[in-house]
Amino acid sequence: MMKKIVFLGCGSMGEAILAGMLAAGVSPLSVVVTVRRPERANELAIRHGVTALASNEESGANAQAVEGASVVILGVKPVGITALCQEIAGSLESNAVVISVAAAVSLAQLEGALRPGQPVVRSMPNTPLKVGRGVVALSAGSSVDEHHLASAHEIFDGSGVVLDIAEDQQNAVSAISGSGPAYAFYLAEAMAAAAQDFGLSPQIAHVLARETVAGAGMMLAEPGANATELRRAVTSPKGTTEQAIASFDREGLPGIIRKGAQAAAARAAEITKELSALN
Ligand SMILES: NC(=O)C1=CN([C@@H]2O[C@H](COP(=O)(O)OP(=O)(O)OC[C@H]3O[C@@H](n4cnc5c(N)ncnc54)[C@H](OP(=O)(O)O)[C@@H]3O)[C@@H](O)[C@H]2O)C=CC1
Ligand SMILES: O=C(O)[C@@H]1CCC=N1
Repeated sequence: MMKKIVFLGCGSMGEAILAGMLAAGVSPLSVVVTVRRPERANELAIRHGVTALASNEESGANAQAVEGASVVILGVKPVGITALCQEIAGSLESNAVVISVAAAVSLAQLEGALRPGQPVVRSMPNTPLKVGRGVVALSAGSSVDEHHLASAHEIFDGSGVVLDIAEDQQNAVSAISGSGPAYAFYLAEAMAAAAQDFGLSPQIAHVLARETVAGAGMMLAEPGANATELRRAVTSPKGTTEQAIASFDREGLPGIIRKGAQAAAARAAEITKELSALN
């Protein structure tokens, strides 16, 4: 029998996981998705062939959706997680694995809002799971056995690299790979702006930046690739790239990136505290 997989909340992150999982061969017939807006539910049903329901507090659709599920993925914003857990707690199979993708929501907060003994996994995925090049870090809760953890791995295995990490490393992972796709897109935006400064048209600037960042990403994705070696291969001695890299170093770009990642991790710690104060 097919395992029932449920997504509660399916926006940017949930849909990336869903698309990656379906592309890796999971049947859409085994998947039920809930979201808030009926038009979003229709969109997901049409695009992916899954059962998609609109759920609000009164509808009970989240609780109904998790009945008989083996794996339940919580894909809502951090602030909505506790209420969602409370909404579904009584309807979950005792053996169902609940996977949260929410940044900054701790295993203790998740376990505290579900029934005692419910297997819970805290995860930090990223949106490139959508194209089979994601990375996700998992931290198992206190009631997770090897079978539960294997079920969590199975969700992501076909669409990226799956790592098991200690929970106290989750905020760091979030600041690097969780938010990281945005850093790469930001680089592409900045390159396009630089191209326009040279007088290139917005269209040409966009193509140059997009294809360069995407192509560089594909090279980096090749087996055995190393960022430093790939950079050096572009940087001819006494050539042009060398001047750009020297300027980046002088301006402190590595430090700027480090500070940005630290700000992201600090925000995660702050959200954890805000959520504790709320509950
Ligand atoms: N975006 C990213 O790159 C990453 C996000 N995350 C985490 O993923 C989570 C979701 O973020 P993201 O996808 O960006 O956010 P989105 O706002 O894009 O998605 C949230 C989804 O939750 C739905 N929703 C809200 N409340 C409920 C509810 N009570 N029942 C069912 N569905 C509900 C929304 O429905 P509707 O569409 O109808 O509004 C929407 O589909 C966050 O906790 C975030 O920390 C983690 C790693 C990376
Ligand atoms: O910005 C956020 O809070 C989420 C978590 C990591 C990526 N997006």
